[in-house]
Amino acid sequence: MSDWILETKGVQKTFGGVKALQDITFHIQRGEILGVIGPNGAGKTTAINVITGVIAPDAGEIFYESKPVTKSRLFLSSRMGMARTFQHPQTLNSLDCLDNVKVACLTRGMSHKEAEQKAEEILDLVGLHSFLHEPSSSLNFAQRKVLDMARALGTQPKLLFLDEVLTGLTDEEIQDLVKKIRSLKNQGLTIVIIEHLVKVIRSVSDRLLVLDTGKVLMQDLPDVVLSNPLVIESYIGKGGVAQNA
Ligand SMILES: Nc1ncnc2c1ncn2[C@@H]1O[C@H](COP(=O)(O)OP(=O)(O)OP(=O)(O)O)[C@@H](O)[C@H]1O
Repeated sequence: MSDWILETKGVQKTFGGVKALQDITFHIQRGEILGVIGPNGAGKTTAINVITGVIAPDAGEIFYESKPVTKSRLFLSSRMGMARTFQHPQTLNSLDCLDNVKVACLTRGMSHKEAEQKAEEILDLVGLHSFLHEPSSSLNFAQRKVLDMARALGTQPKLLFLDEVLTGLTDEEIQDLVKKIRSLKNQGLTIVIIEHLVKVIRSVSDRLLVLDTGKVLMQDLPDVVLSNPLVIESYIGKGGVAQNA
């Protein structure tokens, strides 16, 4: 089996006059943590949306485990083993945290008892065990993003996309969740993490992919990427994130 779990070739997506993705070609290695960085509007979320079937690309090809999935939809990509979080968490606010994750586990054919056990384990792992029986609506925005991650894990993915799950957490919560993300990788999960916190993404990622104005600027080891003058100019130099570099 290929070392690449996912590959995109020349993917394009335009919204009206905005070229959100211009010619996106990159790969994700099986078992790695790939960090995705780039300025606001670079196309990071659109890339995940296109890969996971939330929206269709205008052109290009996507291969998951060497199979073409370009025209796949969200439920199919989930069935194949991809899971993702959303910048605006997709939690079920009328349910408690346990049931939020249990529902995701049930999509994998577990019995109610198994699903409940698994959901508890996952909530423990992400640090939300004390909210087990709290309605998800009682969580703050950052905690709901972590619950969204727990729901994604409930579907037992092989490839997990995390879209800014650390933003809004305290420093201590970030360190805890980063440890959990590393331990998920050590259990064999492949993880793609979009994050603006450069210090954190540098330390957690095996490789970095840099997007800028809908194009791949580069993909390489974190130290190589973050010392590249083009990356510094296009991303780190653009205000906002410099203090995290
Ligand atoms: N559904 C949409 N309709 C119209 N334009 C969109 C839509 N989704 C994204 N865009 C535009 O596409 C471009 C890329 O957006 P995207 O959200 O992918 O960037 P991003 O790198 O994830 O940014 P951020 O870091 O701010 O989340 C932006 O110009 C955005 O305004």
